[in-house]
Parts: sequence; structure tokens; C-alpha cells
Amino acid sequence: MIEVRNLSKVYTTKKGTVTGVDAVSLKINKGEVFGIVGYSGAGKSSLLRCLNLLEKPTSGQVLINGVELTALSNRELRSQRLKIGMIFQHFHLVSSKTVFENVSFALKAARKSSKEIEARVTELLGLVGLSDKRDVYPSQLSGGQKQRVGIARALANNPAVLLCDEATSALDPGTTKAILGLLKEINKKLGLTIVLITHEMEVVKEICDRMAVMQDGKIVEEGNVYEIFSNPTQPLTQQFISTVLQFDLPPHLLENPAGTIIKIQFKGSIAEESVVSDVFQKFKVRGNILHGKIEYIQEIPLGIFVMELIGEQSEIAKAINYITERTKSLEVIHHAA
Ligand SMILES: Nc1ncnc2c1ncn2[C@@H]1O[C@H](COP(=O)(O)OP(=O)(O)OP(=O)(O)O)[C@@H](O)[C@H]1O
Repeated sequence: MIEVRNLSKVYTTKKGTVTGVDAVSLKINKGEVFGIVGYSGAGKSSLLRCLNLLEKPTSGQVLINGVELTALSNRELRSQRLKIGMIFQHFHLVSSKTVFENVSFALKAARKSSKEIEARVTELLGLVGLSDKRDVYPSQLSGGQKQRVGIARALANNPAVLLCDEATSALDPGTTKAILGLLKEINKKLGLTIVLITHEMEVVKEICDRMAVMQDGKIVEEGNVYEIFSNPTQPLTQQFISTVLQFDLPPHLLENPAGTIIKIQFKGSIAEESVVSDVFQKFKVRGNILHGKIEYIQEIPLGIFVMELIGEQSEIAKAINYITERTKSLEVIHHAA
């Protein structure tokens, strides 16, 4: 439904040219929540803003529902843009207008009658949980409430796509969770395609179906969120994943350990199986769990455990083989002396 073909955005500045997006090709399916992550300057905003042509690509094509935006006249583009909503980190509300007026603005732009506007704004404020705030001004709202107004405004003209530019970066963790919950609800209820950019893996983990990692204007890794979280291949992706999934062992645990220290990753249903207790029953080894964590990504468990195995070397080797076979993921961190 969204297709980006060989898209580049080059900025010309007094000091020379800067490549914001470098020959990116990407397909985003209808109804999915797609996350684009990367550090500051990676090109996320440039790419997102090229999707609705807020930023004019230097070369390449953007197609939404088969319509090539990059080939449209300005007038045609204005009407196509109504099908693409956008929300921003700093909300971009008009401070002198009430909540009702802020949301109705987009409907006026689409030349709706006042009766239609009244009905639609009432419906939208109900959807985002702000029915009681219709006549207040933005300064009287919390950050989370302001973003709810931003979402209502973005949805006013029933867009097929919602672009989210760091939409939760200015919010505290609790409010972030609530806004992400609202976005997911809207995605499910309305079948809306959502594209979000963020530097926080927590956001991707929370609501995205698929994701891409950007660096220096390019996409370096792309795929299903669970697959990428459980098996990141690029060093940059591994760095991002480690912000959510990794943990450091206290150094003293690695000083003269009695046994062999292993790290096991349990993916999907294997996390619910009794692999560890089976090992203790089958082999003459004892063990201590030194660290452990289970995260749920797309409601599928992903567990990481660090264990010390103590026993005869031959029994430990058998236990390691057994766990490797069952989990397909085992790393020996320290071999027993
Ligand atoms: N209007 C502009 N003029 C010149 N250079 C720009 C412009 N906008 C972005 N750039 C440059 O393009 C590159 C990508 O920037 P972009 O804002 O897209 O990255 P980002 O990943 O969104 O980072 P951030 O999260 O900090 O916004 C950077 O080197 C940036 O300096």
C-alpha cells in the first residue's frame, strides 16, 4: 500500500550538500504498524516527510495505494494528502483555538459543512477520549491530551495512512504507553496503516508489526519485529535491541565461577516449555540462574537466561548439546576451568 522506490533526499546548504535519504526502497503493507528506528541524523524524519511530500524527494518515487504522489500536480497532491494524516512530537496545535476548533480545521480544509464538522469532531473526540475537553484551549491540556487532539485532527478526513513523527518522545513513560495503546486501538479498529519514526526501541516493541533500521540515510535492516528482536543481524540493530533486551552481569559473578556459564535465548512457545528442569533430570548437572528476563513482543514470549552449570565436564557438554537442540540458541559465556 505504501511503496517507496529508490528514494533520495539531498539537501543543499551553504556548506555543500547533505544526503538525508540515500536510495531507499521500502514496502509497507496495508493495515500494519511499521516502525523506523535510527539515531539522530539517520534520515528518519526526511524519509517520513517524503512519504506525504512535505519534503520533496530529490529522486525516486512514492506510491500510496497505487497512486504515485511524486507524479501529481500540486492540486492533485493537496487532495491526496487528505488521505495521509500526520502527528508530531510537539503536537503543533494552534494555541488560540479550542480543542474543537483545532480538530475542525482539517475538516474545513476539506470543505465539509458545519453540520458534518460538528458530528465528525464529536465522534473523533469520543474516539480519543476527550469529549469533555472540546471547549478548552491547548494550554489547559497535558502533553498526552495534546497528542490525543493531534491524533483526532490527523484522523478527521478518514486517512488511509497515519505518519507519526516521534509522537511520544515528549511524553513521560506512562503517557507514552497510553498514546501507543490508543494508536494500536485505532490501527485495529479502523484498519489504518501507521508509519512511525522513533529512536526508542520500547515504542517499536510495544506496537509495531514490522520495522526498519536506518543509518546514514539507508535502511540497514528490515523485517518482522519479533524476528529482528530475537535475531538482529546488523551491529546497529544489535545495539538498539540491547537497549531493551540486554543486561550486564555483575562482574563479580564472572570472577572464578565454579561452573560453566551459559546464556540461553528462548523464542516463542519454547519459553513455556520446561527445558531447564528437563536438563536437571536428564543429566548429572546442577545449576544456578544468574540472570533472566522474559519480554513479550507482539504477545509472543522472548526469554533470555544466564545460568551457571556445575558438574562433570562430560555431563555439562551433554546438557549444553541438549539445550542447544531444544532452544537453537545457546552461547557459552565462560568455560569451567
Ligand atoms: N532542511 C535541512 N537542510 C539541510 N540538512 C538537513 C535538513 N533536514 C535534515 N538535514 C540533514 O539530513 C540528515 C538526516 O536528518 P533527519 O532529520 O532526517 O534525521 P533523523 O534521523 O530524523 O534525526 P533526528 O531524530 O535528529 O531528527 C542529517 O544529516 C540532517 O542534518
